[in-house]
Amino acid sequence: MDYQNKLVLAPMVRVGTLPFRLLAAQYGADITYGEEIIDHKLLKCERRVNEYIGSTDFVEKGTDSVVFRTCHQERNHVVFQMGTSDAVRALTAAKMVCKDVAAIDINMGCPKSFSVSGGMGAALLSKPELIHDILTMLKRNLDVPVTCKIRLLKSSQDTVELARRIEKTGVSALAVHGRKVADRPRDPAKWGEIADIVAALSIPVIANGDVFEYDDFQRIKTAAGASSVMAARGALWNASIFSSQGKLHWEDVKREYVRKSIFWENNVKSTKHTLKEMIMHYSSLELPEGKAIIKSETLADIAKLYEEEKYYQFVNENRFLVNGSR
Ligand SMILES: Cc1cc2nc3c(=O)[nH]c(=O)nc-3n(C[C@H](O)[C@H](O)[C@H](O)COP(=O)(O)O)c2cc1C
Repeated sequence: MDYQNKLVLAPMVRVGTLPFRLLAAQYGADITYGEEIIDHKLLKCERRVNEYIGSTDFVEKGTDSVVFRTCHQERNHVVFQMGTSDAVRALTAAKMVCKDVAAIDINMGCPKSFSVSGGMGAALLSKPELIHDILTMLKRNLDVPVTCKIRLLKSSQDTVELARRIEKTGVSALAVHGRKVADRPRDPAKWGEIADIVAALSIPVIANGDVFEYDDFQRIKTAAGASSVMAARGALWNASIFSSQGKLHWEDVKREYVRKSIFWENNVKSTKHTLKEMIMHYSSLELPEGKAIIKSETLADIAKLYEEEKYYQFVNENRFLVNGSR
């Protein structure tokens, strides 16, 4: 995979499932990260080809619970992001999905207590030996590109030192979220500190933080000197941020997301969460639409709310015709 001059959809828990990734790609994202999935969780899954909807699913054994769903359309640009604290476990999990995705990324930036208490996410930032073990294990044993995503350390010098160690493992690229572990999302991202890392490395750096408009992609790219740029919240609120033609109205983007969620039978919790985030940004969950989203229990409820019942019916009837039975 080429990491030069790419617009990248950032990993987002509960948001970055198949319909959202395809939505971002439709508007112009070149590389789309999936939500972080913990290695333990993937190891409980089996791979199932879902001919009914045309996807490849990783489903928790003995259940119908889809942990990761992908499809051939995104095969060349989807990145599987994993949470791990162990090299052997990471490799075993990565081997399960690596033939179905374009690259494997390790999350080394998540500051949430769930991640950190399990030794994952930002907890790895203070364990360079473990980082080295995980990345070299994956790099030596997988045929797909391996990358990781970090946050800034306390001093720019520390981050540069860590980034150099990461580069030595042979990773294909390094994504840098320009905030420190203690920073809040409202604190401005430190593009200048990403520039220090870019200056010290020869592998591509993907700069991340505070891209809210299409023009911000170029601004951060120039300020940091980065190869590529990654957007999270800006894309969550309006995935057409990736379009060089300018943003579409968020209501239109939301409707397209609802249709994709229906088509790909997205986990209803993921669809609800994503819609709630969009509504909270532009409107309010206290208004009728927000209240109805909170109450909805199925994709059929959501289809009804957005007057997409005909589409819902059409998709399901046509699947029945093509496949004969469910
Ligand atoms: C809803 C949400 C979920 C996130 N989930 C993940 C995740 O699964 N893995 C990860 O590395 N970062 C995750 N992040 C962090 C983003 O990928 C990104 O680094 C951060 O939001 C900064 O980018 P931004 O300023 O464009 O939002 C998440 C952020 C948001 C807003």
